[in-house]
Amino acid sequence: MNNYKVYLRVRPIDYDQSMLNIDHNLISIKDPTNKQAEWQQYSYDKIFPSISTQKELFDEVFNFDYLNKNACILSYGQSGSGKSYSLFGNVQNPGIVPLFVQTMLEKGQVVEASFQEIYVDQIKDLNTNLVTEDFTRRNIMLINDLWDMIKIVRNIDIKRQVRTHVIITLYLNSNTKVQFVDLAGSERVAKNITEGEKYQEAIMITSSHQVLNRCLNQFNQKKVVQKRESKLTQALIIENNTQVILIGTINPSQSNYEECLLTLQYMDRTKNVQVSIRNQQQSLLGSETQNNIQQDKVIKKLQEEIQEYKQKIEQMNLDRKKKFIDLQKLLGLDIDLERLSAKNAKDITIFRNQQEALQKNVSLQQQLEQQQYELAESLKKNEELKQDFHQKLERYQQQLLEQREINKKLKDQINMTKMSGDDALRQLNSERDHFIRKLQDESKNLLEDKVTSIINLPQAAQTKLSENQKLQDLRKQVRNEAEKDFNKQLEQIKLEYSKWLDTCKQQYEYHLNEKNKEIENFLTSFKQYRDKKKQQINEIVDELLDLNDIIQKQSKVIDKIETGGYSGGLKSFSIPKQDKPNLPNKIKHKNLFFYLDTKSVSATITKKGSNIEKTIKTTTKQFKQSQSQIIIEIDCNQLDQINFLSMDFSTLRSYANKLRDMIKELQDQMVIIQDKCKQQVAQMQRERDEAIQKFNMENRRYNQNRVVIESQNRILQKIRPISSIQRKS
Ligand SMILES: Nc1ncnc2c1ncn2[C@@H]1O[C@H](COP(=O)(O)OP(=O)(O)OP(=O)(O)O)[C@@H](O)[C@H]1O
Repeated sequence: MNNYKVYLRVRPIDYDQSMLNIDHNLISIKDPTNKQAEWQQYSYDKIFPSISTQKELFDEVFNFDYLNKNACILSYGQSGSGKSYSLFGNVQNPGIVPLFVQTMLEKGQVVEASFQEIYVDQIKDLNTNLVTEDFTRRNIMLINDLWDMIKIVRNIDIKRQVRTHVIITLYLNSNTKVQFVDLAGSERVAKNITEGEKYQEAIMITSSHQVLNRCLNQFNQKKVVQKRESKLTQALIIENNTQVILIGTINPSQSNYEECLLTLQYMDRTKNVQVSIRNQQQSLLGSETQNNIQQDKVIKKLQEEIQEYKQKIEQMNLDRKKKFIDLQKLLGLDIDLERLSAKNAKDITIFRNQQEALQKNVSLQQQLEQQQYELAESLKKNEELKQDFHQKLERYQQQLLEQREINKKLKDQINMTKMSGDDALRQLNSERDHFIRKLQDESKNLLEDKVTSIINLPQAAQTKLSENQKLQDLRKQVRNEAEKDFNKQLEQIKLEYSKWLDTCKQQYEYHLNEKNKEIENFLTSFKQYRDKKKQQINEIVDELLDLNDIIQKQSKVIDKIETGGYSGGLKSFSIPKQDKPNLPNKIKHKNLFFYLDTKSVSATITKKGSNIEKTIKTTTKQFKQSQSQIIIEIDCNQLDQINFLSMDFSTLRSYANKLRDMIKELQDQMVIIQDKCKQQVAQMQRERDEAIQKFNMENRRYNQNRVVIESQNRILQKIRPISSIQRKS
């Protein structure tokens, strides 16, 4: 089996992932912002799609002889892509570390664990929280011991807001080690940098990632692994007999395209043959966009700083040399201290070792101080607790005393109440005895009464029965009378109602007949009037024709006179009798003369035709005005005396209208009277219904009473034999 494996895990996201295409161990990625972009393909030992489970990953990773082989499992990817989730997970979905520990514990393997953090090339033991490379180990007896460790690891990032590499090493009693490395997020620095310290953090992370990449590449090619360049690689067990597994994680949201691509390329490079860091950096930088210009600047700045430090060191070396020379001169020694120091290189090594031991000592001292400090703190806390306890104790004692006092008072009160209670009880007892005696007397009397009443019960029942019978008879009588009364009243109401209806009908019919008569009268007189007017018009037409004849004749006479047609000439002409026109006479032209006499139009006749027209117009106008002003008051009783024939047409029309209105009014009145009659009938019906209801109610009550009486009778009949027995005894 290959000692180096590269796996890719894709984190699930809720939205479109069209920039990715996974086909078994092959993944294709395309720039989502560029439609013309081509798919780039990468292949790995296994790809875990977003639906993959923790167990699937675990089974694949621990598919080697882990009891006889060391292992180093690294998770690499940008922050939030699922590195920690894959390694640790959570209690519901444990990652490969808890799953592995669980398996080991179930197999009875003794498991110890150390865990460290690497931050800016400094290693810290997370067990002791000290910066040291000597790691302490914890015994993992239960899976919860591991979760405690994971909790500490999680808290680092959350509390300090820094990106760190975390290494958990498990030591199995089969003498093998399994190392899990949660690498710091691989995202490019330019996105996040805001302050000086972060520059350094980002640079250190990037450079440690690059060194790791190179080491993995060397390991894959079975070359000597150059681990010294970074604290991270120094801490890793990447040796011949190690199973190394790199789990790359990506968060495939489209905004992370570049980060995903860089992760895929990073993983790919660890497997590629012949890769130099320079090329890696160049390819990295070459593929980065505008954001990386800032990163370049940072690198340049740091390079300048390194140059500066180098110069300083050189200067310091020169100073040291100078000081040596000065010292030599001062001591008057003719010894080459440089050479001497070279000779004493061995001593120097010993000195260095001593120095390192001293440093360790110092760190131990620090540890001791820390522990002493913690001890002092806990002593202080202890003291505080003691004080607190004493204070509480005093308070409790005080409270106890107070409580005792209260108890005593309560006791006294209880005694007092008891005494008064005893008195009250005695009083109550005597009252109760008195009451019982009274009750006994009363009940005795009652009993006696009852006995006598029971003895008299049949008799009483008999009287009750006869009373009931009487009552029943009375009720029947009342009921019959009420029914009779009611029927009589109903009949009377019906009679009155029909009488009233007949009168109403008669009145209505009389009015209707009267009106019909009036209308008929009116119609006959109107007919007569119309015939008379027609006749008058015919007469006038005849008269007019006659007049026309006269005018014709006259004009002929005038013509003849003018033309001298008559004998005697123009001056003394004589008109023959047959030519002479007859003058209009009062008998033949009575209408003409009637108008001439009454309207005295004779004066106006002589005037010109236009004047006559004018006069007719104004007269017509006046007539119309007078017609509209006619207000007629009609007395119905005297309708017969009105002479319709002598009326002019407009007055007659007004009369007709008025009569029509009056008839309508009368009809309306009749409708109102009819409505009133209906209402009265309805009211009477209502009253009748109420009376029936009342009667029914009475009837029901009577029946109920009857039932009660009957049941009482039955009881009495049952009682009678008992009472007779008693009497006998
Ligand atoms: N495969 C997965 N299935 C379900 N949830 C996941 C998966 N991968 C990651 N997550 C969820 O995504 C979130 C971020 O994951 P995680 O903390 O593991 O990222 P990370 O790469 O370790 O980030 P950082 O470097 O900041 O620690 C978590 O809430 C985690 O539960």
